[in-house]
Amino acid sequence: MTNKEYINAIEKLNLYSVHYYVLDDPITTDEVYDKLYHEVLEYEEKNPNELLASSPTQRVGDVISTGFEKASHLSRMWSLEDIFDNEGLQKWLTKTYKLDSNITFYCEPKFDGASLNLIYENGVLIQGITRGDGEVGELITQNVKTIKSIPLTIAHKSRIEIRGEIVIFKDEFEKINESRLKAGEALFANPRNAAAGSLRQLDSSITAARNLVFLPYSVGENTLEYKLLHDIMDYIYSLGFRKPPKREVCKDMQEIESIYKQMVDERDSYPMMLDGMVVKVDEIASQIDMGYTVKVPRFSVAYKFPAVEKITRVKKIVLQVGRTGAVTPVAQVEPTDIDGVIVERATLHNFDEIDRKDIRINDKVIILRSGDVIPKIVKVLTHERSGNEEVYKRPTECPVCNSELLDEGVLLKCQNLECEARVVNSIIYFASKPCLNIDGLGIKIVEALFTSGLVKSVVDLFDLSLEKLLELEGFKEKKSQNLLDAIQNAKGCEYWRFINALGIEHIGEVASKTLSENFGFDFINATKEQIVECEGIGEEMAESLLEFIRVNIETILKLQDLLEPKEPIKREEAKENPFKDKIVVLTGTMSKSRGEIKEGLESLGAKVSSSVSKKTDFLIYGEDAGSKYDKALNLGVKCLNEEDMNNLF
Ligand SMILES: NC(=O)c1ccc[n+]([C@@H]2O[C@H](COP(=O)([O-])OP(=O)(O)OC[C@H]3O[C@@H](n4cnc5c(N)ncnc54)[C@H](O)[C@@H]3O)[C@@H](O)[C@H]2O)c1
Ligand SMILES: [Zn+2]
Repeated sequence: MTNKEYINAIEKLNLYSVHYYVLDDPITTDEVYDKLYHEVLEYEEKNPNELLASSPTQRVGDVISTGFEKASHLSRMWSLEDIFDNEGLQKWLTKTYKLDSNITFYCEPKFDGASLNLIYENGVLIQGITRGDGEVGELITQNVKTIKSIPLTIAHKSRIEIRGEIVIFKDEFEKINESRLKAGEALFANPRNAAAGSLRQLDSSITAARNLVFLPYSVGENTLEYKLLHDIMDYIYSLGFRKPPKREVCKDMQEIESIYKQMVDERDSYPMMLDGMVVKVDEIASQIDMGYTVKVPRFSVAYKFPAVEKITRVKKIVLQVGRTGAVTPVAQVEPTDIDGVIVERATLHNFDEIDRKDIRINDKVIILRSGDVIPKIVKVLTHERSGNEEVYKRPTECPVCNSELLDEGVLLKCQNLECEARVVNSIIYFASKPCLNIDGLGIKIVEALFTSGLVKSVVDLFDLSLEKLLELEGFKEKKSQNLLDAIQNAKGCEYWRFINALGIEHIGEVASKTLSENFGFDFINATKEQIVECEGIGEEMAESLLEFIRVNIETILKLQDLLEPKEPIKREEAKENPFKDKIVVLTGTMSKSRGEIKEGLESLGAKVSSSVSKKTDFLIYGEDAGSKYDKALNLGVKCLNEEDMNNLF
């Protein structure tokens, strides 16, 4: 490294840190950061005269953001030296044993979250402060008080600082991102950023909603007289704080390595993310003797785990069609080893997510693989684009059957009833209770019919014969005959059931009834204008219906011939008259029953409503009309008695 490279490296690290600590939206992986950091450290060791004050090796990492009031810690907070392998551990142990050879080690997980200092006085939580620059941090007491694992009072009366990490559990993180995805909000890159971001909210109610968890790992100022760190920690847990999933006192390197290996193996089963194991000298007196560098304690080290985030490149975006016809994009990335597994694919959630993250072919991206979770792209490194990136065009055709896709922004769906990717589901839905109610067409049977090749589409159901069925494994005579009878019984069904059975996106039982009543067999010819005029049917439903008809028209006609559904009596369009499309309210006693008058008005195309509002066109009143009449007068609604009404017919 030259001096110029050294200066550049420092600038880069400081830029990474702002994105990481202040914006909670890192633009590189920890691995890349750590590698560069160690190059800088090495350069400084060799060239101590050239050391710059702005170097990240000279201060605790956080940069303080401006939104919060600041507060001082009672005693300083620190960072940790990190090591990555046995060689690093040996070096650290040699260095540490030189300071004091008569020591043991306390090992516990290194939680990947945000550090927090809690100050209790007279047993009451008085301040919560982020680590900040180690001396001064952000005062976030209000937010901290919303975190359930932080006791507001403790049975320890003298002043004490309790330090720990704020994390979000992995399942909670998934939940938050799922709901952000639904709401069209940007996703958090990882649980660490989600935890840090949630902790530093100006609105405490957001923090409260995020289910953060506090895991203590040490004390700052205190009056405790324990001689060993692990006894201090036991005391802290006894005050009502949460224990880590694993901790152990070790006497030598072998024991440290063994517990490290266990933690690496078990890390996926822990509810929180860990990025390493912290090894600390257990004897408090030795800790005090060893002291600190400008940045880290000499009595402690972070033994990092293999990274779960790597940088790779998007080669291609391929499509998967699910059982319901939903099309989801998957990124093919340059094969990358993440903790021993070669990752070649990463989920992209949905097409909106591609747009929102602006993921392009050839983009450098950060992928995360943790546990059994499918690897995902957490971040596009847009600042590293070279100009060779290609914007991804959303597909318009199903990759399986080539038919036109329904595109609703977030959702892309193949609506082709006969598409191989969704046909099993189409048939099961077709046969279900609110549809054609065909007994015996459950998932197992439909899959058997499909894999045998007997049934490739819904239409083929009507071609089945006893002979053909008996050739299939497990199809006995009685069962087969019952199935054939059930299919025959579906013939002559009500027309709305027929529409519903098609499984059109957004068109359920109610909409099927509406379409059936309004258009009858003609629903396949209805225009968008006509469709949206029907009560309860909006744009999105109309679009979906039209796209479905376009793709499936032949199948619909074939099925209609086969099933011979009953043609419904269409609701007649009312002739022009003063009540057509008007909102009418009835009140008081009239010569005919309320129901009869309502029916008469409805046949003229009026909507009869039960309460008077500004939108009401007519109030029709009989004897003893009460408050509705007064309200109508007040609002200037036209009031008619029964005779006036009859005169208008
Ligand atoms: N990706 C990026 O762009 C980027 C940028 C800056 C820093 N970073 C990452 O941050 C790290 C440096 O940050 P740092 O200086 O805050 O150090 P650190 O986070 O690696 O270690 C110190 C911190 O570990 C936490 N910790 C968790 N469990 C602990 C335990 N059991 N005992 C003691 N402490 C525990 C504490 O909050 C403590 O402040 C780097 O290793 C790097 O990976 C990444
Ligand atoms: Zn398809």
